[in-house]
Amino acid sequence: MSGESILHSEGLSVGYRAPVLREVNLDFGSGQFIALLGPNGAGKTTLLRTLSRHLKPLAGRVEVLGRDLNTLSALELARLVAVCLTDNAKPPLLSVDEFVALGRYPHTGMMGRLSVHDAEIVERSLAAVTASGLSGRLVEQLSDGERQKVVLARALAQEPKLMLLDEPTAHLDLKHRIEVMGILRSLCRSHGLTVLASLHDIDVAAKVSDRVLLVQNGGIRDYGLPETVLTGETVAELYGFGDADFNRHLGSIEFRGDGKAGRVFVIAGRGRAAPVFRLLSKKGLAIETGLLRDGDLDAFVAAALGAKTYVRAESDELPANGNGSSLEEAAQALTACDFIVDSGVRDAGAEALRQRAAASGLPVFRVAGGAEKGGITLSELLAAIDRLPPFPRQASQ
Ligand SMILES: Nc1ncnc2c1ncn2[C@@H]1O[C@H](COP(=O)(O)OP(=O)(O)OP(=O)(O)O)[C@@H](O)[C@H]1O
Repeated sequence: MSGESILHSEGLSVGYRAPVLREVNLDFGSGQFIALLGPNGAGKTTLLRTLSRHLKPLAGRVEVLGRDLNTLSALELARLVAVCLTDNAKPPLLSVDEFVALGRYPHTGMMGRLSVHDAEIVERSLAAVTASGLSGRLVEQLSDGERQKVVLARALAQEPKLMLLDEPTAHLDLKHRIEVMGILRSLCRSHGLTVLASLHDIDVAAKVSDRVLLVQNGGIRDYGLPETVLTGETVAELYGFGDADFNRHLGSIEFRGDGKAGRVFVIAGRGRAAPVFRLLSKKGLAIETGLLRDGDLDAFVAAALGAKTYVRAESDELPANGNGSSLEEAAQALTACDFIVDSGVRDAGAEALRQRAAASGLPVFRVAGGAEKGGITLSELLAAIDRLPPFPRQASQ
C-alpha cells in the first residue's frame, strides 16, 4: 500500500517573513502513519499549515497525488486533504452532527443535500472516534477532549487521502488517546489513508507510527523508521533532555534521579525490579544492580535510569558455587553501597548476592512480589528508607 506517492515536496521552505524550515524534501506513500516530532517552536505547525495551503511556501513545490498543490481547486483539495489544526474552533449554534456533516461538502458541494449515504458516513465517523453519544449536542458546549474527537470525526467524514493533524490527541485522556491513535492507524492499514500528525508524546509516536519526521534547527533532522531514528541520543538532542533518557528497546522515557541521596544496590532480574528502580531513582538514589542476564528487561530500565549494571552474558553460566568474576564485582559493589534492596528473584546469582548482603551488615529490604515469599510493599520500602540514618552510612561507621 505504499507505492503511490501521496505527498511530495522539493526544496520547500516554510515560514513567515523568514524561513522556519528550509529544504523540506518529502515523499510519503499511501497507508502510512507519520509522526511529526520536534521541540516547541521548531516549525511543525508551520509545515502543516503550508502543506494544507493555509500558508504560502517561501520556496519550492508541493504535490498531492502528483498534482501541484497550487493548481488544485478548493474542492479538489478538500477531497484529498483533511486538516485539523490546533485552533480549537467553537462554531456557534452548530450541532455535532451538522459540524461533522461539513466534512461531506467537498463531495456534495456547499448547496448539496446530504444523501442517506452521507448521513451514514457522518454517523460512522462519529462512531469511529467513540463520539456517537455526542450526537445532538452543541459543539460550543463540548469539553476540549470531546470537541477534539468531533473535529477528527469531521476530518474522517471528508474521506481524504491525506490527513494533516496538529497535536490530534492534546486534549484527550489516556484511554481516548490510545483509541484515536488505534483508529487512525487502522484507517491507514485498511483505507490506504496517509496521516501526518504532530505529536508531543514520543512514547506514543514510537509505538504507533510507521515513520517519524524530525524537525529541528531550521530543517529536517531525520526521517525514517521510528525503530532506527529514535535512539536515546537523537531524542535527548532533539528535546535537550538533561535528566531523562529515551530507551529505544522499551520505546519510553525514563527519568533519572540526581543520585545525590545515597547509593543503593538492587538484587534484580527477570524484569522484577523495574518499578523498584523507578521508585528509588525518583527518591534521588544512585542505583547499582546485578546480576542481570544480557537482555533482561531490568537491564534496559536500569540503563535508562543511569544505573551501574552488572550483567552476565546469556552463555556465561554462573558456576554452582557462585564464583563468577562478574559476580565478584557485583558483590564488591553491593558491599560499597548504603543499603540493599532485594527484588526476590530466584536464581544462583541472586542467591549468591543475597548471602553477601546478609553478611555485609548493611540494611537489606526484601520487596514483595518476587519468586521468594514474604517481603514488604513499595510504600513500606519508601517509609523504611526514610527511617534510615543519613548517608553515607559507611563513612560515619
Ligand atoms: N504567524 C506567525 N508569524 C510569525 N512567526 C510565527 C507565526 N506563527 C509561528 N511563528 C514562529 O514560527 C516558529 C515555528 O512555530 P510553529 O508554531 O510552527 O512551531 P511548532 O513546532 O508547531 O511548535 P509547538 O510545538 O510549540 O506547537 C516559531 O518561532 C514561532 O514563533
